Amino acid sequence: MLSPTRLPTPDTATDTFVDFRHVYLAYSESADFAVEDINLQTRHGEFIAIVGPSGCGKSTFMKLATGLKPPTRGKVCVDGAPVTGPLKFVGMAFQAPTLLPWRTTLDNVLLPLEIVEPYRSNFKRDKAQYTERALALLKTVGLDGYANKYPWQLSGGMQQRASICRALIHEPKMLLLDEPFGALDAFTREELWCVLRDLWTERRFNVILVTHDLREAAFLADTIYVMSKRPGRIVARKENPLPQPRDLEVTYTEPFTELVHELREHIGRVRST
Ligand SMILES: Nc1ncnc2c1ncn2[C@@H]1O[C@H](COP(=O)(O)OP(=O)(O)OP(=O)(O)O)[C@@H](O)[C@H]1O
Repeated sequence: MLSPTRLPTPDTATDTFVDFRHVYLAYSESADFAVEDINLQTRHGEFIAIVGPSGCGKSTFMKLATGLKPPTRGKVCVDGAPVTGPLKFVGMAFQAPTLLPWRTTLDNVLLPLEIVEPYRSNFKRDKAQYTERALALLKTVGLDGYANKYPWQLSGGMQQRASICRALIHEPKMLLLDEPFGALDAFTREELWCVLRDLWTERRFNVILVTHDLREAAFLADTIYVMSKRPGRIVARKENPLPQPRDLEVTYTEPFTELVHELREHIGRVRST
């Protein structure tokens, strides 16, 4: 059974990476809370997934975790410090890859380094080193040989691979993924699950994945949080019992199917209330 929401106790105080304490957010003074009393702690290097019905506040949670929105009440800390504005050590990828059509794949991947300090100031000086890093990342996600192609010369799945490289080029401590594979066909999606699994296994950045796909959450995440309808609350926290790293074969096993069923039942309950 899914355990009801509670404050999980991290192994040690310093092991906590993302720390939400009684967090509420209303988008305006007159609006109701979009999310309410969010309590959540992640460990360093943990991969979490957030699932819930449409409009429950998953993207709002992301905005709070990255400092794009301050909480109306409560406290958000990341990596031991209160979040007081947009965090620099974050990489993001969304459902639409949003690559710039006039830039090559390589130049799209390099873009954050041209914008974000401290890379920006040294971009010209260090461009060769950054290019090497970008090419190595592109190779890792299977885009070897596509660096000089334009986005319109790539398939949807290839564009999303490039978008993940762009999110990781500045070696962020935290990767936020908002429905990153939602627009892809089932085969490509599963391929990209494996790409993400390999990158995370190698680099162990912190991941927050927002998804409607319960199989995706069950395949990738260490811990899965279920949110209720608006106002969004965390109504369940499920530690994934399946050992990491996982192969696609695991998706055909009973423990995986049981986990997905548990999550589905819970989503069914929050949708019907
Ligand atoms: N900028 C905004 N101004 C006012 N209300 C907003 C804003 N952004 C989101 N909301 C409201 O906050 C609530 C939560 O929205 P949010 O986008 O976080 O949900 P979500 O779970 O990510 O939705 P979906 O699954 O459909 O993407 C919704 O009721 C939405 O209408």
